[in-house]
Formats: sequence, structure tokens, C-alpha cells
Amino acid sequence: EDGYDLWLRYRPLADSAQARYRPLATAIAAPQDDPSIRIAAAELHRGLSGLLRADVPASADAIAPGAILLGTSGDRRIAALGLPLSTLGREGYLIRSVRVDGKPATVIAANSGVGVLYGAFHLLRLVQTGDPIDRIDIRSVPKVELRLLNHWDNLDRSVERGYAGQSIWDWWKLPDITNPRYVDYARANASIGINGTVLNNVNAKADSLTAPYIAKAAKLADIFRPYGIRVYLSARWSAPIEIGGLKTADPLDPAVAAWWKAKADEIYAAIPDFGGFLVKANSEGQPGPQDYQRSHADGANMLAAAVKPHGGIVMWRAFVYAHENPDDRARQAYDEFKPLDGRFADNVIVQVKNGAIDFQPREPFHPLFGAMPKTPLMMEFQITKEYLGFATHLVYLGALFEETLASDTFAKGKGSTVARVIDGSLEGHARTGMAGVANIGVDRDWTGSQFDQANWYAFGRLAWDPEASARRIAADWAGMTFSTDPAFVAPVVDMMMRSREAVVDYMTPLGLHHLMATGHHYGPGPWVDDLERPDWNPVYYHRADAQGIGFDRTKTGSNAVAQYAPPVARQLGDIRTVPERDLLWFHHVRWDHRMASGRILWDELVTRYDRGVAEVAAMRARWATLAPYVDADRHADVMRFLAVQAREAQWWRDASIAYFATFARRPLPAGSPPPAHDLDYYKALRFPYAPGN
Ligand SMILES: CO[C@H]1[C@H](O)[C@@H](O)[C@H](O)O[C@@H]1C(=O)O
Repeated sequence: EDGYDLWLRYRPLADSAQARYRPLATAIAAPQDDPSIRIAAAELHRGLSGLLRADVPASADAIAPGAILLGTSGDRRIAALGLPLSTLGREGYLIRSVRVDGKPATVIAANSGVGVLYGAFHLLRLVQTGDPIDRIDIRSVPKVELRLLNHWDNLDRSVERGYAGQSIWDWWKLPDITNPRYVDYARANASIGINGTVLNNVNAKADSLTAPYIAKAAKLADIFRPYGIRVYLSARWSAPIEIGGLKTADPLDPAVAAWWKAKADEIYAAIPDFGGFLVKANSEGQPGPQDYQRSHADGANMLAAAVKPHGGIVMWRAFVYAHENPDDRARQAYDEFKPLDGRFADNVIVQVKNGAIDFQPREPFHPLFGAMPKTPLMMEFQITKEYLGFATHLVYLGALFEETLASDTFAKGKGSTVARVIDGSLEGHARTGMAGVANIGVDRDWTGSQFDQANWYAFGRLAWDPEASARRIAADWAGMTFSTDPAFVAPVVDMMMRSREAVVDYMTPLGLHHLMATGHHYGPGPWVDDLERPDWNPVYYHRADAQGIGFDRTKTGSNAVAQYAPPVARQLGDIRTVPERDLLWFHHVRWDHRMASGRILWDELVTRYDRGVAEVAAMRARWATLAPYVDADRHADVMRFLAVQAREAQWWRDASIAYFATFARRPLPAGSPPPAHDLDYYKALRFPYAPGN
């Protein structure tokens, strides 16, 4: 009971449920010629046999009453059923109760083996969560084309912002020796529809493009292929110099273009379905086309030309901020990319983080969404919780992802949600994508804690359908992972849904952001002011002074708010209409400003910190009552994590209040205890979980 199985747990259901499902899952009938369908059949065999405590055999042709029939449009038996498969695309599927040769059966049909595999995982989920399958009629088609994990994994197996142990890619042993974990990784991803993985860190080493590493990546691609997962690589811009012996990496130099073309040919010879490149350029010290006075479009298009003959793509990141002293880092991606709209080749997609700063507990949606109608933009979420308490704090990110996706850009009037930018429907793009920075490592539980598995899971489900409900997804996950008992699922889902607001409250309430201590981003460091770049310092972001607190991004300040469509800009730019959750993101507000609650800002701020601490205490108390529904090991494991979180929520609250009180110079609201220590204590504190501190 260590969590290795993730949500693919096939322990026996309750007796009554076994009895209900058994007649509907007597055998699996699957053609043997398609590797993905063979995997689907094996997974159903494994899952159903475990869940129903029965042998559910898989064979090529037997159609017994209650059989599950798998197949593609090309199969004779599927064709005979006359199912509407033509609108499913390559990856969609149907699951239906039908009659085959007069016998009742369930069919899982698609246009490809991978579609069938997705359908098989869906059927298993229904059985795991206790949904009826007797009169089933499901049609599911992904709304987003590229559903990708981004591993920030280095070749030495360290993982940038990874909190679940070392990288699962054992580069030293590959390609000759592989780990069974790679197969389980592929199963887990296929079960939630993830269809691509970028193997190496965006802070890339050129070595990953050398022949030995291409062979290693090719081996992984071979393992992942039948699961519908393509391999991609992060490309280091200056690779032509570092491993190619060229003098320059200027994208307009023909020798550079020729080098990349030859490199692409070499990769595709080893990996015929290689997905393409992900690039971080001219950002945080990484090389890029601007080193040669060329634009991001010049750079992206040159690489795109190299992979184009092979059907590959380039994902070009918009996470950039300039080296010069910036007056507002939040403005910079928009300022650099918006003018390039329409200048990217058709196999380039620009990858934009959910917010304009950097994966904070809460950020307003990135102003580029809706602002580049001629360019497909893909979403980059961070599944690993760099700024949300690493793997030790329980925070369900489904709520964060959903909030961003549901945000209305108003780019084409009301209803122009970020989800509709991402799924291509708003601006008519066929090329669409969503990437999640993976939280996976070699820990037995994969993600560093039991509940962080839910964030990987939710990412995949929302990439398949950006309009899906985070709450429903949490319920599925909790049911599959722990227990389907409603007395368990309801409180756990409630706790998960509230957990995101809790972390916002105890770290950065009311629109505050980037107050984490330097470098590791774990504990509080709102006082930090001595870093080489001003926009790395927390004081740059909160701007507290004797009058008030917050970053003025309105007309009187950086005017970053003007990057949004006018209705959004008007709402956010006006202190009377901006939602309080974003107040201090956009406004510098007086300490005595009257809030909706009737309290003044200072009192409200303290109240939010208190609320965050109280919420974690409530999560702990609630989880303690759920012991009867969870195996003892995992229950105790989660308890230990919640104890850490409770301690650290208090630390965040106390340190932040001790610091901000030096500006506000007001008493704490009634009932709010003073911080346990004085400010100097918090400033001197070393961070228990941060390497090098
Ligand atoms: C990969 O580098 C990361 C860096 O570690 C991280 O602190 C910041 O969030 O963003 C960078 C990026 O997204 O490029």
C-alpha cells in the first residue's frame, strides 16, 4: 500500500458491486494484430480480473454474452455494428451496449488502436468508481491535440523543481537496459489521455541531441509508442556551436539551418514519429535568436523548417523576461510576442504559462491568451508545485487549472474563455495543446506524496477536455485511488477543492505574489531585497510602504492591465470592480481601504492568513476521521504530510504578518494572535527542505 499503482488500483470491489458487474464483463474479445489493442485487452483483463475477483479472459474471437468487444473501424465485426465512428478523429472512442450475434455485449470502438486503449481505460474507471455500465452510451473525443508532459529532467537525473526524487529516466543504462517503470508510466499517462512527453529540461544541454542520447530517447519512444505517447526533446539554442562545431547559432545563417535540418533528419531516422522540439530561448540566461538580433519568430521558424518534412512541430515558449532593468516583469512576454502574431510558421505553437509571472498560487490569466489570434497558443501549467509548498503541502491543482481555463478573455466578446483559446475553437486553430510540467520522480508514490498524484491525474483529464469539472475529476481520482464510499469521497473532494484557496490564503492572499524565499521558493521571504535582478526580489512584487501594499499595474503604474481586452482591463483596472482575489496584483492599496467584509485592508489581510491556517487545521482533522476508509499506510503517510503543512502554514502566516506589520503599524484584528516570534527570527530561519540552506 505504497501508492505505486496510482489511480490504476484494481483491488476487489465490494461483493455487491462484483455481482453487478460480472455478467457484464465475462470476456474480452480483441483482435491481436494491433499492439495498442493488445495492451487494451491486457489492461482490461488485469483490471477486471482484479476488481471482480474473477478471471476475465481475453481472446481473439469468442463472443460470449457479456463480452467486451474491442476494435477499430477496419474490423469486420465493428463495421457490422454500423457505429458512427467517422467523427471521432484518430483518438476519440465510443463505448456502447450492443448486441453481437444476438448476444448482449459492450463494444469499445475507435478509429485507431490508441483510441480503443483510451476507451478501455474509461470503462475501467467506470467500474472502479461504481458507475453503471449496463446501458452504456459514451462518446469521447479529445478537444486538445497535444496533451503533453514537460519533464524538467536533467541528464544527471536531477530534476529542476522536482520534489519526488531523481528523474525516472535512467540515462546511464539506456538504451540497453530499461526499467519496467517506463511501462507503468506509459499506462498511467495513457489512462488519462496524455499523448506526448518532452523528456529533458527546457534549460537544456546540447548533449541531449548527440547520437548516444538520440538512441536512448528512441528506446523510450519504442516503449511508449503503443500507448499513443510520442517523444519530444527540449532543444538548446546554441547546440550548433556546442556540439556542431559552428561559430554561430544565428537562425538566418544557412549553415545553422542546415545543421538543424541534418540533426532533425538524424533524429527522425531513429524515431520516425518524433514529435518535435520545445524551446526556451532568451529567457533567464538561455541563448536564443535575440543574441543575433533576430526575433523569436525567426528562431522558431528556422527550427520548424527543419522538422516540417517529417511532420514535426516546434513549441516555442513565451516565458521570457529581459535582462535590462524592467519596470514590470508581468508585461514582458506580451510586449515581446504580441507584435509577432501572424509571423510564425504553421508548425509552430507558442507555449504560454497560465499567468504572466510564474506559476504562483494564484495568477490572473496570461494576457497573451486571446491577444494573438493568428497564432496557436498552447497552455503551460506547472504540475510540480514549485511555489505551492513542493510535494509536502496538500494542494489540489485541478481547482487552479479550472479557474484559469474558465477565465474569460473577452477577446471576441463574452464567453471567449481561455479554454476556448486553448482548444482552438475561439480563433479556429487546428493545432492545439496543453503542457504540464511533470511532478514525477523515482519515489515509490511517483509524485512525492499521495495527493500530488491527483495533480498529474487532473492535468491529463483537463487536457482532454479543458471544460471538464475539477470537482468531478477529484471525485473520480479519490474513488479510484482510495475508496468509492460516498462517506469518504464527499469530504475528501471538499477538502481537495478548498485546499487551493488555503495555500493562497496562508502564502499570498488578496493578489500578493512571488513572496517565496529566494532560489528554492519554499518558505516565506517577503523581506528579500538583495538579489542581482530587481524582479527576483519579493519586495519588487508587494511594494509595501507606510501607505499601503500591492503592485500598481493600472494607468498610474505599469499599466500592464491594458494588455487585457478592454472589458477585462476596465474591470481589473478599477479598484471598485477588481475581484478582491486579484486586488494587490493590480493595485497599490491603502492599509485602511475598506474591503467587502467591512474590514480595512490590513485587518482583511491578517484574517486571510488566519483563514489559511485554520483551513489546514480543518483538513488535518477531517483526514483523521477518514482512517476507516483508507489502508493504514497511506492514511498515516498523508497524516504526516498534513502535520508538516500545518506547521508551515503557521510559519508563513506568522512571518508574513511580522513583516508587513512593520509597514502597516496597526494592531492585529481582535482574536488574531501575534506571531510566535519576532521578524528577525523568521529572517534568520533556515529552510528544512531546501537543499543548500
Ligand atoms: C526551467 O526553469 C524554470 C525555473 O526553475 C523556475 O524557477 C521558473 O519557474 O521558471 C523557469 C522556466 O519555466 O523556464
